[in-house]
Amino acid sequence: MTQDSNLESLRYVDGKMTLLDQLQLPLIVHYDAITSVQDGWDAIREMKVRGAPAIAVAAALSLSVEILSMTKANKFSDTSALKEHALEQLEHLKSSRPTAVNLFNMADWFKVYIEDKYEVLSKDSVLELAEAIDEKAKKMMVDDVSKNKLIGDHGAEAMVKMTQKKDELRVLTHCNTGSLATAGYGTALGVLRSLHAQNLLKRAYCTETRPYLQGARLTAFELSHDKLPGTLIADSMVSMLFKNKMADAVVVGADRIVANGDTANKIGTYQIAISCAYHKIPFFIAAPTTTIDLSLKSGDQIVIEERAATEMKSISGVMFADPDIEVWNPAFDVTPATLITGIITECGTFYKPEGSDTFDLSSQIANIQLV
Ligand SMILES: CSC[C@@H](O)[C@@H](O)C(=O)COP(=O)(O)O
Repeated sequence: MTQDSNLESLRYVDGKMTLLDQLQLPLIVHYDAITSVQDGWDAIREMKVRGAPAIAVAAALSLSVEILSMTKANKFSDTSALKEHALEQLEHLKSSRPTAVNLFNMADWFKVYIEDKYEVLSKDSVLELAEAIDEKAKKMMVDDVSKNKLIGDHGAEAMVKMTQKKDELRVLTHCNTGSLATAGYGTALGVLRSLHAQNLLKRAYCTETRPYLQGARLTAFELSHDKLPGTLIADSMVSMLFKNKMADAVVVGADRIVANGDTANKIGTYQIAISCAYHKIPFFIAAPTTTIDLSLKSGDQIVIEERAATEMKSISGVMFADPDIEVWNPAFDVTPATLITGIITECGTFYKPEGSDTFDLSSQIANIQLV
């Protein structure tokens, strides 16, 4: 990759898929070939690809790759065999990581799509069903980028309005929500890109995001790569940044937003939101509507992934903590709606109804199709 090229978390051309191995960034830029659903599942579980929207798109494309190659090798006797295999594999993909709902929404929605297509095709239209799956997976990739651009613009507008600042903004973000966490452009980082494009971004602060360092390894890399004015800080410096009046607003991404607006995002988000409330700094969530889970009423119901101790005690394979010490390593936390100023989506920015501590997303997005 050259400094001029776009950062791409995944590539998909003519049924061939490659994934940028984010474990090796920023030192090594290497794309792995993904030739099956199991390759996709492994890459998601190992976090070679991560970020809620990127996980969903990678899973959909890995299904398409597998279905196309099995179809070409005459592995399906008829459309029913193809359909059964695809439905099973979608269920399998859901077991790769538990918290980001985009993966589950994609899989459930894809199942309905496949059933519908199957109903209208004749039994021997195996290639047609495979191609329909391929088209839809590609569309998900393209749609993700378009949604992110809309999120960016809505977010920039909301921030300018909320901060009432006439000049450029200094904005903090957490984890990585950029091109690397999506099919392109990014969500919260997309808001920063949009501010920058309008000459409204004075500085983007990114946290290191311990323990997995998505901020230091990935966001800092994206900011430098795309020449946005960026400053890296340790997670423990956030409150000091606010106290020193060095930030005007915060925008972060999300892995699951439930009906009342409670939001699961990268571990450490909750403490940033608490500090924002104390320092009276607007705290925004930016995510596509595919990150919304209306089936859950409150954040207490969200399953929080816990990851291996080694991910906390070592960096690039080098141990820096006592090997015998016990570790608690939740990958996400839940920020209660009460601490959230607004939820920025491709459909606009949602705020809490007047006098309410929580959002009412079920009615606020009643007319929006969530995929
Ligand atoms: C646009 S990405 C939004 C979230 O997925 C992001 O903030 C995050 O928490 C990523 O977690 P990760 O564990 O790296 O997959």
